[in-house]
Amino acid sequence: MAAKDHDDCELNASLNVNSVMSGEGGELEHYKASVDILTLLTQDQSPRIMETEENDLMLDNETEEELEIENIELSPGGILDEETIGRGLSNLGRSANGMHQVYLHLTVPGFQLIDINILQEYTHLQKVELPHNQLTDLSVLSNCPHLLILDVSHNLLDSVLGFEPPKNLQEVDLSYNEIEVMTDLSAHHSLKKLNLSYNKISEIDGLTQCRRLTELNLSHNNIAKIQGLSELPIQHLNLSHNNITKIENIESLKLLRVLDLSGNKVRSLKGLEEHDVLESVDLESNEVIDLIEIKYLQNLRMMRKLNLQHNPIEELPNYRLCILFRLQSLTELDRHKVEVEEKVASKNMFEPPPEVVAARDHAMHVVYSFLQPARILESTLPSKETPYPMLVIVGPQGSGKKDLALKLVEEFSDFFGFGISHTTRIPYSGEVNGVDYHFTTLEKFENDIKLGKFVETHQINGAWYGLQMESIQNVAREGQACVVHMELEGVLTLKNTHFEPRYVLMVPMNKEAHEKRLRDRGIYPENQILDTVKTGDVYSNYNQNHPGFFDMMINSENIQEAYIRLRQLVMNYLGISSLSPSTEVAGETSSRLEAIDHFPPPTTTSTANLITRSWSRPSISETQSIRAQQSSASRGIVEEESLKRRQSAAKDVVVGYIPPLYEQLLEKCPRTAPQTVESQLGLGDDGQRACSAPANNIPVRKGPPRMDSPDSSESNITSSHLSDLDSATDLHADRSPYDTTRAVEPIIGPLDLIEEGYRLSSSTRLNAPRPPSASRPDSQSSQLLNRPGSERHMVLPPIQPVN
Ligand SMILES: Nc1ncnc2c1ncn2[C@@H]1O[C@H](COP(=O)(O)OP(=O)(O)OP(=O)(O)O)[C@@H](O)[C@H]1O
Repeated sequence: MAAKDHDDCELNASLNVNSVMSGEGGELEHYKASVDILTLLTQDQSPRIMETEENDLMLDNETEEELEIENIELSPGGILDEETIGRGLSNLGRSANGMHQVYLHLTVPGFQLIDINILQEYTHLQKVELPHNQLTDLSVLSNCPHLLILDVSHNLLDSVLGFEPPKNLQEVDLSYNEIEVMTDLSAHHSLKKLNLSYNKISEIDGLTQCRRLTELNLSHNNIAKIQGLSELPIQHLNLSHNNITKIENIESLKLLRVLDLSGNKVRSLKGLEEHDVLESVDLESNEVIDLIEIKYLQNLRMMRKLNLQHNPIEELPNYRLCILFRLQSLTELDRHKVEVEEKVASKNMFEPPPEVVAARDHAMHVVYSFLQPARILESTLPSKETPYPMLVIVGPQGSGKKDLALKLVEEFSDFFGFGISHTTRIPYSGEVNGVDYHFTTLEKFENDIKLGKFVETHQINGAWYGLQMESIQNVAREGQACVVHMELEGVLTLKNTHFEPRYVLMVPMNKEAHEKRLRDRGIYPENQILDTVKTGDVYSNYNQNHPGFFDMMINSENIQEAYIRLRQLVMNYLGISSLSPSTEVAGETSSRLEAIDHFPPPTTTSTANLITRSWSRPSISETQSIRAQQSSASRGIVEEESLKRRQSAAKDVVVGYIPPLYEQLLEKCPRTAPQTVESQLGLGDDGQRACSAPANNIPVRKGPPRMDSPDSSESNITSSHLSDLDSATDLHADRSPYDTTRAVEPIIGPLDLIEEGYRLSSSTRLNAPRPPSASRPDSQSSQLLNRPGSERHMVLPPIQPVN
């Protein structure tokens, strides 16, 4: 260790000698004086102890000398002397003219200096650091033409750079001084960084000619107004801890990247909006109160850091998520790193994508329906091979969906029934409760949600819309396919359910026509009309970005033509090819579909054609099954795969497993179901029901549907045990005021069933699970025929897209 120190000492000494040799005239002596001092400074200053036996615990002679030197008073009386300079010199390098080796840096902190005139001889200095002294005058620095960096912080200076400017002075630290007034710094045109923090400045001045100033620190002063900075290339501006109330006069600071205004009295962020490269804004401890202020930062794409800690705005609910939602580019907010999860949460909170809305909607309805007594709805029971046929007409408000749907149902009444949605909006003129919608109150609507009645709900322009399972069931019981209309969000929810409808997208491609249609109705406010017209694009884009999501798209710009296309589609779907629609229907529609919202009664031509079609033909013919395959091929790959997965999952659950508890339980309680009551009353086919087969058995009823029992699933076919359970538990569910269709059924409480189930569960029979396929015939045809009401109408095949 000692040896190394000696080596270092020699090295430093030789360097100093070199510098002395190369010094100029008067500097020679100064450098000479500095040799020993500097050499010693580099050594370990602690007294060293010799470790030899003879000189045990003796102080090294060398150390004594060092201590002696240490006792020399440096810069007595605050006058900078050579010895002090010698200690503070560093960074040997070439002089500005490249001719000499000289020390370029001088650092003399904390010597109570008041006089530094000796520096006039040190003309080579490029960096002078004299912090923590008592300097009041810097005029001597006029003799340092090569000065680049000056640190005179923590002194008693009362003026800014009061000396002849070295032409290259770039960085000046004048913080912690007594400066009250900023003088003209136009001579310091090379100035890049100026620190004037912790002074007594009340007005920004004298900087207009500092055309290279990139960093300005004026924090902890008395500045009340931002000014005098126009057109400067400032990138970092620190005005923290002043009395600033307004962000102003900085529009021209186009290069501003970092702005610190913490500790001021700023209320509004107005004034920041035009700083395209602004990355960081610190507004901690200000008076920002309103979230709306964030709009001034919203277009700043480079914004990465924002600090609004200790502002009233912080108290607002969801403050952080709200800011993150509006400023998606932030990586740090209030000194905390922004996590990806937070960004997603903010998006989902304030602008959830339709998929998220739909997923929430679906989850809500599933949970609420689970809370109700178990119900299995036979008419629309999910089945892999023959999903309950539904047609959903999708599109923005005012695209004529409802009228098209009603017209379709009217014309093809043998095939389709209208799934009537519920809504909390008031009826428009001409609308009939229970025909166009079930008009209901918000309270009732919410109550129905809690009772798990809805399949999907969606809020549009302040009104709620929703489709209840009962509405679909009402159609399904008639053996008809269900036609409904809804917006995209409703579709997304429906896609989460077991239903597999066909979706026809209706979009008025001509915006003017759409707008005119909405205007002509005379019921929508202006802003709603404009918003609705815009949503047309949302639908078109969604269709483009999600190939296969909709089965077909129809331009509903001209409602008559749209109906012709829809009609054609449906006829193809139903296999009614004999009708030549193009001429006939075009002729009809031109006269009868003049007004978009007013369809005349159906013509006899088309109805006659439908009536005379053969019902005995198999519901899925060979050609149709080919079409079905083509249809599935027309789906997008992703959707097809997703469908397969869902189908297989549903099959695993539904086909492969029927809880033995229910099986046993229901076998024990056959007489609780409405069918049994009917048979007791002599209304049903008792013999068939006694051996009540599972849901997929072939129906036995041959006659027409009974008018006194609207639920044809109950009266027309042999019901399964599952439907018995449904009916029994359903008795305790809150009835919809619109539900006038259900027959009075004997009451048996779910508790009775459960008790019976427990009793039976001790039986060994429960241990034998039912073979997965036992109850479900493999034959596709038998399943197709087994839909409720399907002995009257064949179950409809999948819709084929029309080209
Ligand atoms: N159950 C539902 N779920 C989601 N959206 C629905 C539902 N029922 C109706 N809607 C949709 O709500 C929107 C507003 O309904 P409204 O009856 O005011 O429409 P409209 O102006 O008549 O539209 P259109 O002319 O397309 O039928 C329509 O786009 C309609 O399709």
